[in-house]
Amino acid sequence: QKQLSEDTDQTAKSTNDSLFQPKDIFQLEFASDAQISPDGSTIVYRRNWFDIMNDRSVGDLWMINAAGKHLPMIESATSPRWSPDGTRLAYVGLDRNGKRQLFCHWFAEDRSTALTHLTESPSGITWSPDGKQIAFFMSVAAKAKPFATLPAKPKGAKWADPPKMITKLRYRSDGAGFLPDKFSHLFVVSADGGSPRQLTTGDFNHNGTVAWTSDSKEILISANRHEDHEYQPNNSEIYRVRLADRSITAVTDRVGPDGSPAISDDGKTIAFVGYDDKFLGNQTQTLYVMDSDGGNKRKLLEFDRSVGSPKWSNFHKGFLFTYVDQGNAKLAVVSLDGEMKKLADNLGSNCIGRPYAGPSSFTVADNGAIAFCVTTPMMPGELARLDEGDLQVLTHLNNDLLEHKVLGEVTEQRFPSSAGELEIQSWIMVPPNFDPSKKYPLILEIHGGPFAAYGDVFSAELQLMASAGYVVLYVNPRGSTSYGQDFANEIHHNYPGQDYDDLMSAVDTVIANGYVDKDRLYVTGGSGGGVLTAWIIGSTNRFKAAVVAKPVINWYSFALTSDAYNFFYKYWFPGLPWDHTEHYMKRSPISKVGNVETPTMLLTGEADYRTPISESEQYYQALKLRKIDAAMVRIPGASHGIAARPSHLLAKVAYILKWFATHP
Ligand SMILES: CSCC[C@H](NC=O)C(=O)N[C@@H](CC(C)C)C(=O)N[C@@H](Cc1ccccc1)C(=O)O
Repeated sequence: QKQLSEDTDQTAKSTNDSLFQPKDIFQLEFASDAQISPDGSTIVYRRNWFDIMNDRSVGDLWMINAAGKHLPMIESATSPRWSPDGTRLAYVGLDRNGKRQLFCHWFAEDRSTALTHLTESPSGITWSPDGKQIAFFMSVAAKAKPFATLPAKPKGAKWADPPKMITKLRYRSDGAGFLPDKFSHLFVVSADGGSPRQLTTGDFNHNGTVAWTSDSKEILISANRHEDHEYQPNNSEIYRVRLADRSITAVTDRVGPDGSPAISDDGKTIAFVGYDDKFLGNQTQTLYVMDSDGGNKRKLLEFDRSVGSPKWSNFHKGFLFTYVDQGNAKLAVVSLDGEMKKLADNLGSNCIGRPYAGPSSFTVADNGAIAFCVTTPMMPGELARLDEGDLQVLTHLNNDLLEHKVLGEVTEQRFPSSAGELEIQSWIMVPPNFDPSKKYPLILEIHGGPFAAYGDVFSAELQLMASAGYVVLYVNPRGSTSYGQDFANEIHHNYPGQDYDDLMSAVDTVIANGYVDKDRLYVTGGSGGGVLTAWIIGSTNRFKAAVVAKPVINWYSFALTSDAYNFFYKYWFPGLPWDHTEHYMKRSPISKVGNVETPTMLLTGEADYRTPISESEQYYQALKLRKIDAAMVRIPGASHGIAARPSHLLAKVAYILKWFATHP
């Protein structure tokens, strides 16, 4: 036990340089936003790294040129986008005042300049097919509506900040904080620079994919412009915006989300993703097509996985798209007669954090070559290129670090759950230099969502736990995505429920492998995983200690304090909390706090508006009233993305490991 306590003290200086250690987080890099030139010769991508002085993820644009040379391009830039003729690259960079602007680089002349002088950052930048204009989204302040008139303060007086009055439904958002009175609108600007022209108006947000028609005269976007849009958070439509007169026409009208428009090269077919809303916890996002006039809407694919980012390719004679299947993100193509072919596995650009599965973006050249990012449990996101079935990983951004480290190896294990007939997928990460004849302590690490999936991706957090000598078990219990809609909705109006049994079966399965010390079991999880961790310690005493990160403890209070309170009561519960009090309380970990004996640490960002810290405070105070060994760790300034800053990630893992080490 003493040995374990020393090994797991991540604040102590390790003498073993071959192990992945907290300070190594700052040395990690990952690739994202792979953009292949129209002729397929060159790929520009974002090379992300961690700035130890400012404690942030930052990134620069790099390229692999036609000769295969890896070259730096532009510092501190994002969103590179090739012009249709491949002569220019638009991107978002910093102007002389440090403000984000739309820039353009002319390759032949080797010149770059800002095309705009905006007051807010542009996003969603997309070239018109004729290369003459660039569309983008930008926030615009709504008309100010002063409520009470106050006397002017004397010049130079230091008065308190005035009161803030809130009347809108969605008034704060996790990560963004209290929302200013602004709405995101669509603009176009000449590719030679000049004054941007605002195309959309009204108190609605417009964002997502921009799809130009081939004549460069119209743009398709998605938005929720319904009268009471805030009360229908999932009801977006696709709109056609005509540049000539700025007219906006809806081309979809069903109840449910419609988005990600993409147009075939001949302009005859529009693809989009969405579903008819059945108000379930999770619904498969399906690929649809319609004729260019919005008629003849039909499903292109009968496929029980959520489809993302459709893009037409003449070479591939169909729409390319991404999806996640059983924890692995894939790229595929579907022809206009609905024939689907998988093209690639392991998409992702994960790096630090937990092993959530999700595709990276991708782009396709005229000659069919495709650029994207790939990841595995042993490799953070790297740039890759696919040419007619031949996959090449083009960057090795982490070899300089990881070739000198022994990482925790990962194997997959599937097992039957003790509840019902379901087979469950899990991953087991063993400590570096693992010896199966020994017995190791176990950490069960539980994902959130709950409609999300862990998968075959790199996770710095779990590697740090393995380096500290733990076997780490991570599972996709029922409710997880990437196994189909029915599997996800096993927990519809029933969360937590039998997902608890799946997790306990996972622990029993790994114990049966023979190398886990069943008297040294630990459990942790964040958000939805924090809910399940609190549920577990209210149901069993088999864990030596628990860390409940950013949980929901009481669904009643959560439903009325979370930023997305217009969503949860409708999709996760049978109705409003005061009409269904019994249901809300029955599924709340607070209802089981009277059973808890497990030493428990809470760990939450003080600026978390998704699962507000008041949830953690309720649980901490209840545990204290019961005289249970408990601690509350509050992370100043952190939102729900509790490990977004590298030092927060280090602190999170260090506190978890120290709590476990002090409860042998
Ligand atoms: C705006 S509604 C979607 C909420 C989202 N759930 C998706 O299924 C979410 O924020 N979930 C939280 C827990 C919930 C508030 C009880 C969560 O578990 N967050 C995860 C990250 C995550 C976020 C969104 C989608 C998938 C995973 C976490 O912080 O680990």
